[in-house]
Amino acid sequence: MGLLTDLYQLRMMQGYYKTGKADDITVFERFYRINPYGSAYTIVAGVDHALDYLENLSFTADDIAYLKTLGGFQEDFLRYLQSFRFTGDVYAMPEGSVAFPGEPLFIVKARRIEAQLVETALSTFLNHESLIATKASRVRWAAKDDPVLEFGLRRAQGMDAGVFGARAAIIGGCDATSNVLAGKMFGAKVVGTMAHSWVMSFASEFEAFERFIELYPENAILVVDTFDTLTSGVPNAIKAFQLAKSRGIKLLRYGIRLDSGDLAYLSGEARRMLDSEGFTNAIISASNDLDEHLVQELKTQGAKITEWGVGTKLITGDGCAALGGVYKLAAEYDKAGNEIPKLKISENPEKVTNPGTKAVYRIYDKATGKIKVELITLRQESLSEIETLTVADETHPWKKMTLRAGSYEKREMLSLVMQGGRRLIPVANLAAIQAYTARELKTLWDESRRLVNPHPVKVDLSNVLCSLKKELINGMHGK
Ligand SMILES: Nc1ncnc2c1ncn2[C@@H]1O[C@H](COP(=O)(O)OP(=O)(O)OP(=O)(O)O)[C@@H](O)[C@H]1O
Ligand SMILES: O=P(O)(O)OC[C@H]1O[C@H](OP(=O)(O)OP(=O)(O)O)[C@H](O)[C@@H]1O
Ligand SMILES: O=C(O)c1cccnc1
Repeated sequence: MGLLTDLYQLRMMQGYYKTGKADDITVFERFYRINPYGSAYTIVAGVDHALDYLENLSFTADDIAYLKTLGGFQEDFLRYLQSFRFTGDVYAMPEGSVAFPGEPLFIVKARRIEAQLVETALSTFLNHESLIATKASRVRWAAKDDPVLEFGLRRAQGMDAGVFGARAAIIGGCDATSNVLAGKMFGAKVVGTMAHSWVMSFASEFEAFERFIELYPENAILVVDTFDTLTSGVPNAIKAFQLAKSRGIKLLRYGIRLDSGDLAYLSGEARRMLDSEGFTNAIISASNDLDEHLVQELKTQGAKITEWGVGTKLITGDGCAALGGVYKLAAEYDKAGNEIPKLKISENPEKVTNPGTKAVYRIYDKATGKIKVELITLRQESLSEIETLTVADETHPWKKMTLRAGSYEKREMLSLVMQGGRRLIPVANLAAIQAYTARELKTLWDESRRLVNPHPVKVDLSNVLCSLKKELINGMHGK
């Protein structure tokens, strides 16, 4: 995976190697500036993938031979790459956490040469997977308690997007995926109905249904829109269910899938037809370019859909082409081991970074368990719970929130997950991450979960961090 990077990282690495900067200890942090889809939060996903990458990072002889063909790389640097390993530390939020703009989510403390290389791949994994997990969490919100199935592999922007996207979709709240490779790799639950080609492969729609039920009585969802949903598909499905019943076949999970037309109207009619023949527990699943807005809209229209298949718009993160998470130098250490905070100044005030190695405290309202505010501090600050906590807005300092001691609970969000290049946490279990995400989402007020114009969650900087930032900005202007 050594070459999974942008060329400029390797050019800078060689520069650090040549100028004696390679071994300086640096701290880089990843954060997002804007939540995707107009959401009030982002689900952190891709942490496991990122740690796996860091732990196994190296250059093969073949990789190095290729770099040589590019020109510009010198023999001693290429030799150094032969034994390159990532040996740094990582602090990260648990995968599946809800996170907010500006918060460090994943901090790399490593030799400069190592920390520089990994920027690109870390961004690739964390940006993509967080984007899809966040989308899935929105579909989950819209679908309420109904099962949501991820159907997107065929429409994903490439294999990795399909496979890791399916994993992220499960984290965000999908119940299962049609993606078999994701099932094998991550233990995701896999499900499948049938395509129109199955129906078209038999002399009649009824025969196609009959054969399918014979083969899969434990899970027979029949696609009913190949010819005409209400005059052919649903009546044939009912006939096939009746035949199975008369033959003593026990149908466990059974029902229909609607894949075109007016899904509210068709599901209502189909429900009526199925119920009148006693198939009251038949599943009515629907697919066809669904997303969180359509699911919500169909529910508002009273659609009788009990299961949602969501493909294209979920796996491609429709509505937000990419999550713009970034990786910025926050600090470095001098030879004596003193931390020197670093800040990147910008024409755009929103792009001025926060200096120093930081901690993120989540402050919960004790009575409800909901998030009150997020507080970014310098890591060496300690937040005592005894005191009354006053949190002020960085840009509008008169906007203050005072939290009485005992009325809130705090949680430090970042923990050491990799030390000296070795992960300290086991490979995460997907079902456990999904359950954690569901709990995380419950810590948001409903006002912050709604799909349109959600209420933003406050993220503030501690006074100490704010002062340091101002001091560094003033110092830079002085220069
Ligand atoms: N009741 C509804 N309200 C809002 N949108 C709906 C409703 N029913 C279906 N849709 C959505 O409208 C879009 C168009 O669906 P429709 O089946 O009419 O066209 P189509 O996708 O071109 O059909 P086909 O798949 O047969 O080519 C789809 O995204 C579908 O999910
Ligand atoms: O609509 P999406 O959210 O992307 O969900 C996945 C779609 O993939 C399939 O369609 P496709 O036309 O590819 O194949 P089919 O013959 O099985 O319908 C399926 O029927 C869904 O419509
Ligand atoms: O199993 C299904 O119904 C399915 C799988 C992939 C894409 N569309 C539908």
